Amino acid sequence: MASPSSDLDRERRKCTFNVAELTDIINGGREKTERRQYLESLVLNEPIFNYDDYYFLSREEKYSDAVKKTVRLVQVLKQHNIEDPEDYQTLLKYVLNLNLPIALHNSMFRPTIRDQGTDEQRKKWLPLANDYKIIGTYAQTELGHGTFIRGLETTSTYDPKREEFVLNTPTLTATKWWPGCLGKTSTHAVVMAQLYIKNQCYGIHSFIIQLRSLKDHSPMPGVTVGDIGNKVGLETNDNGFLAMDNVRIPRENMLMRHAQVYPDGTYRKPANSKLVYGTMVLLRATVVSESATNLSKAATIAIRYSCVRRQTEAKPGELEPQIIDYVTQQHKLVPQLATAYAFAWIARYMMSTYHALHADIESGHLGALQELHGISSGLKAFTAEMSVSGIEVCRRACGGHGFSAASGLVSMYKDRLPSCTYEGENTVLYLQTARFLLKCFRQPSITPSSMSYIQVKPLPGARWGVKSPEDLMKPILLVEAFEHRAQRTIKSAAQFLESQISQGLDTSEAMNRSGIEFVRCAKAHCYYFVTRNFFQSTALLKCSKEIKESLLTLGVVFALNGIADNSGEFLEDCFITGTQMEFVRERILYCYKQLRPNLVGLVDAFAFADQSLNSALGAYDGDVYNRLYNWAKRAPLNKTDVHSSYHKYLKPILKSKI
Ligand SMILES: CCCCCCCC/C=C\CCCCCCCCCCC/C=C/C(=O)SCCNC(=O)CCNC(=O)[C@H](O)C(C)(C)COP(=O)(O)OP(=O)(O)OC[C@H]1O[C@@H](n2cnc3c(N)ncnc32)[C@H](O)[C@@H]1OP(=O)(O)O
Ligand SMILES: Cc1cc2nc3c(=O)[nH]c(=O)nc-3n(C[C@H](O)[C@H](O)[C@H](O)COP(=O)(O)OP(=O)(O)OC[C@H]3O[C@@H](n4cnc5c(N)ncnc54)[C@H](O)[C@@H]3O)c2cc1C
Repeated sequence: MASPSSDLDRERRKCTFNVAELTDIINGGREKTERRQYLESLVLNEPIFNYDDYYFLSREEKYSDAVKKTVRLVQVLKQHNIEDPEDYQTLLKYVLNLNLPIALHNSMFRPTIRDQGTDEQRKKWLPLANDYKIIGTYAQTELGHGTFIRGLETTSTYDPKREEFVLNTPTLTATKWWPGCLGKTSTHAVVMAQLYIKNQCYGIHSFIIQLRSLKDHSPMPGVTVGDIGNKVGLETNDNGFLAMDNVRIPRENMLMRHAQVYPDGTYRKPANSKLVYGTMVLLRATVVSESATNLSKAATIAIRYSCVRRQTEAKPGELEPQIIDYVTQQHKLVPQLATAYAFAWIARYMMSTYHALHADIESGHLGALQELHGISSGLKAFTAEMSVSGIEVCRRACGGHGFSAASGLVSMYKDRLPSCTYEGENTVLYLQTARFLLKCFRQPSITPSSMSYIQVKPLPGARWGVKSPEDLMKPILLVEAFEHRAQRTIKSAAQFLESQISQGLDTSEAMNRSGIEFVRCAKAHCYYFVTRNFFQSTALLKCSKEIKESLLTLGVVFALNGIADNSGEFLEDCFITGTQMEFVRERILYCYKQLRPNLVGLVDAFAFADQSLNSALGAYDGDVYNRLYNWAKRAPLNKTDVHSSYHKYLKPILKSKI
């Protein structure tokens, strides 16, 4: 058997480009790489951030370990004056492989105060939150309702005499359920509740509630709070429940940047009722980036392992091939790698679009709200769905060892799975994007330039201009195929809806019956959007010819697999012919061959530290078997040669006479 590390060394020697140059591109420039390395150095050398035996811990131990790491992280952040959210996100992405018990504090609590608080409220709460003197969460979802926000039952009733709000959980189903970091960690929460003034309901607004005493962390009077129990994954996180019984807060605790309640109970409504949903939109944009990072990690583990793992001698006595040389294995992993790169590029687009449109909204251009919602909803759903399924493909591609916790892929899959549900269940979000697409289809005036393609009506009888397999290396033709599919499915969804209405159905029933068509067109739009962005962004890169070639080939793999996996949609209107589909399959194989020497280079370029992958299969040196063996020896069950259950249970039957 060849040595695993020599296998990876050989792979690295074959790579045609400079890996460090590609790392800089992925990070967004040399300076960003240096910043990332600096941040990593602050944390990686600390024993407290060691994850070696993490997979052996129980749920409670995992939570407790995460709290310990959180506190040290906060100290490190303070010690080095690290305040930039981007730095924090870098640390989470590349080093701290966990959903920390301050995840919600930083990702939702602080941004909600920043975006929905008045200047005075920001001045009061943000220094406390920034300094971790209080830890907050975002409590919106209830036992009875998550998707339908307008249906939330928690009430906040204004009492003008005392200038206070009174928070109540009027029914069992009104109990807040799921908020991250709520169960055991948070001292405060932004609670979303129905605002009542003089018996009139004004809809959902946000309120800051103190949950726990700052002296001894015990629940405040009227507050019942706890952990919701074990879940599929996210064991480090104390997703919680919260019930409130006449909890009184000062009037100033309603976040009043957009809507106001004056001391006498006069209400001033927000310029747009959806401004209160703003933090969810930010998190949806963040999920795109998280999806990219995690799929990159999974691809790194599975590709390195597949270069080390050898199986099945082709001819007696010959060295067994590396499993990566089986085209079936390439067909599992190369599309995941291509998707990881496509998502890394769209994540950058999503964040910059978020910041640009958010600035527009802040300056009063509320038209940007629906554009941002339309773009971020679909991309969140699309990237979460493909990332989660891609991680599982990577896990299975590692065979038996992929089932071991030591692979790192098991916990990654379990922890990423809920990204298809939280921040808006994926189907629900696709439906939102579809509504926006259909609006644009009907109203050119509201169509943003990034979506102007919707205005071009697909020509009946249009045909794909691909004449040979070589044509499939032309981005323009690939993008054209996805554009055509998106235009056609949007038009078809609009026609379907109209046909339902013309049959006499009311709007909501017609919308419901059109749901499957809506989701279809939203997915088609997202595939188009991501493919177009990948080729546009890659074309603009200033880099070596070899890197550009590899990236373009990855883009071709992403696009061609998208066509092959959804072939029915392209064949349905004869846009693509059977012969062209054969070209597609042929070219996919050709691209795998082109990329084969660079596969390890392409994953090395993500530059994940071993600690962040926490995988016996995916470490940089490829020393898989020693790692698996040493890890197993440390398993709690192996602490003694004879387990206590032998004395308790086994011994009597083993010793009994037959
Ligand atoms: C040094 C340290 C510094 C730290 C600084 C902080 C920076 C931190 C940065 C990064 C940290 C990264 C860490 C990542 C860690 C990740 C951890 C992940 C934890 C996950 C936490 C999860 C939280 C949650 O899940 S919160 C709860 C989320 N809930 C939902 O998403 C509910 C989904 N439902 C909805 O959004 C809506 O109700 C709806 C979309 C289903 C709409 O329903 P509907 O009934 O139709 O609503 P309606 O009110 O009638 O809407 C009418 C029209 O309004 C449109 N619309 C809806 N929503 C929006 C919107 N948001 N914006 C604009 N427009 C909207 C809707 O489309 C309708 O339009 P139309 O014209 O009528 O079609
Ligand atoms: C790990 C995790 C962390 C979370 N963190 C938080 C948090 O920090 N704060 C917080 O407030 N919440 C949090 N949540 C809650 C989360 O946001 C909701 O679970 C999510 O929005 C989905 O809502 P739901 O549970 O009500 O699902 P449901 O809406 O009940 O979905 C069930 C099914 O119904 C379908 N469905 C529902 N409505 C429609 C519709 N209108 N049209 C078509 N189909 C529909 C869905 O597609 C789905 O298939 C978290 C959830 C999880 C799993």
